[in-house]
Amino acid sequence: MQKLQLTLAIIKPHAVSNPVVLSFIRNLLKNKFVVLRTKRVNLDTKTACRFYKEHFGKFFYNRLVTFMSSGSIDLHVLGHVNAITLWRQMLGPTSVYKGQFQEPHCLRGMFGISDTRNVAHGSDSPESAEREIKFFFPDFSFYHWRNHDEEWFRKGPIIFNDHHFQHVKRL
Ligand SMILES: Nc1nc2c(ncn2[C@@H]2O[C@H](COP(=O)(O)OP(=O)(O)OP(=O)(O)O)[C@@H](O)[C@H]2O)c(=O)[nH]1
Ligand SMILES: Nc1ncnc2c1ncn2[C@@H]1O[C@H](COP(=O)(O)OP(=O)(O)O)[C@@H](O)[C@H]1O
Ligand SMILES: [Mg+2]
Repeated sequence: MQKLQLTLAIIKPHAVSNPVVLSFIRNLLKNKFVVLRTKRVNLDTKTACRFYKEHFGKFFYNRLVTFMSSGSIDLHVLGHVNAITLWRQMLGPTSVYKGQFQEPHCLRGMFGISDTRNVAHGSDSPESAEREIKFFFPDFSFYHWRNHDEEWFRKGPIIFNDHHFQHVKRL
């Protein structure tokens, strides 16, 4: 089996503040990915500017930073053999309007409000994923992940074969 890949998912403020949308997305993440880390934060504008610095100068930069620091966001480190592509596929196109017409069942097509308020973020490459995970989870050890945890998670949970716990077998 291919090695598990990591990606960062950020559920954006309008989705976090909508209980129906939030529980729908949370169930999806639980069913499709290994969720390695989760936390809820409130970004200040400075941090939001730093995270989105690659978009500095674009016409939507200010509204993006204002929006991302307007309420709580949920951060998830997700694991899957195809984590980056799968999560971005589930999100759909950046533009909600495009999503609504081209992929009406994608998350942004279903729950997006506008191109800025487009439900969630997903890392767009392994390099972005590593940078973005380190940005929000500075204590996450990629060394430990690559040399221990990844194999453990990939092979699935360890189960005890009966109530005596005589020995452990991997699934
Ligand atoms: N290329 C380009 N697109 C623009 C520009 N201004 C707005 N848009 C696009 O048109 C969409 C709608 O513009 P707005 O009315 O400002 O956005 P909105 O509907 O208020 O929602 P937000 O995107 O959350 O601000 C934006 O999300 C952009 O995708 C522009 O100057 N250049
Ligand atoms: N044309 C646009 N109008 C408004 N907001 C935009 C636009 N393009 C991008 N954004 C905002 O900037 C975020 C980052 O842009 P980008 O990295 O291009 O998209 P994605 O989040 O799909 O990777 C988007 O999720 C969206 O919130
Ligand atoms: Mg992007």
